[in-house]
Amino acid sequence: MENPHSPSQNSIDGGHRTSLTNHHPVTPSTLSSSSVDAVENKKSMKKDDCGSEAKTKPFDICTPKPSGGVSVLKPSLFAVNRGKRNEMKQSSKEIVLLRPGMVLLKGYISITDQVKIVKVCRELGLGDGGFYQPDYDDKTTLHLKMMCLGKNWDPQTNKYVDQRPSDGSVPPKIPPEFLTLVHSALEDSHSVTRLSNSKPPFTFLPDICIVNFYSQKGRLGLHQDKAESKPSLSAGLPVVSFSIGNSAEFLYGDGRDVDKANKVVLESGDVDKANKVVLESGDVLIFGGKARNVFHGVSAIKPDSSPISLITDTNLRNPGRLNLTFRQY
Ligand SMILES: O=C(O)CCC(=O)C(=O)O
Ligand SMILES: [Fe+2]
Repeated sequence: MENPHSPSQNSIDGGHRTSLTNHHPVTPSTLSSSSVDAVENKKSMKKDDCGSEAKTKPFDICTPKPSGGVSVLKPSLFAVNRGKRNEMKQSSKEIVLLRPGMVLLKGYISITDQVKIVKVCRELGLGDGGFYQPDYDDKTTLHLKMMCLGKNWDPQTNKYVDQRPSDGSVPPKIPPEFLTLVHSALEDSHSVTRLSNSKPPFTFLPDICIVNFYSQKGRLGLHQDKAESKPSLSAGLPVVSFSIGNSAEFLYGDGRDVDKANKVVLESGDVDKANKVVLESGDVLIFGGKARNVFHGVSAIKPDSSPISLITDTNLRNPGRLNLTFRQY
């Protein structure tokens, strides 16, 4: 990711899109719960509103309770009903080809796995190398919290380094359960497009996962992911992205011009409307091969759009969106 310009809302969609329904198998729960329970025992974290805390404090993606665990507040009946509707809408499964090399797997990650991913990310995010507020070298701030797994991406230099320069922390390892899910998503996307410049099955060994957390004002300007190695980029090895929590508006296109970018509105029911596709909590977006250098970004987060079980089981912040992108250096 390089320092992108902030996108505006007025985007258009000129992209080629094909919808294939009922194409991928229901994903079984692939994540073990072994590493997630420890999160309940974490000691107290300072309160944070996702914008005003000191840059060095760990950031808690779930609403913490004063004693340290996750306080699961009882949601109002209205919130429960809204969350149930979100959950029902988002359970639909389909594969959407956005452009050659760019695939959206709708509702791919089961709620059970979404809950596990949030708990694991929370636990890792509170430890060494956890969530922090990154800045670019021109002192502009990224409008999100970030944690790197595997290798550390340095926004100041747009390079991967072994330690985070601001505090010397070493990035946590990528949990193997996450990689299992990445590989099954890749398998399931092979039916619709080529995700690398070599024929499938190609070798994809992700050693980087950038985890972003967006609050209501979170956004990410149009950019290309090109800090990976030359061989990885020229082989077109994919970026695999998991979305969890609130829906977001995702832009993609051939340049930084927001007006020419396509818009993927992460909201249900829009599959057949021009320029919009469904993309929400549990969706997996993959871009590789011909689409590896696509410009992309996030222009808006939609509060109150998370599935109810995710909120009740994790107390993930609302507004709040977790995004994990897996890459191979
Ligand atoms: O949050 C997203 O959906 C995109 C994240 C992204 O593009 C990145 O981390 O490079
Ligand atoms: Fe990116």
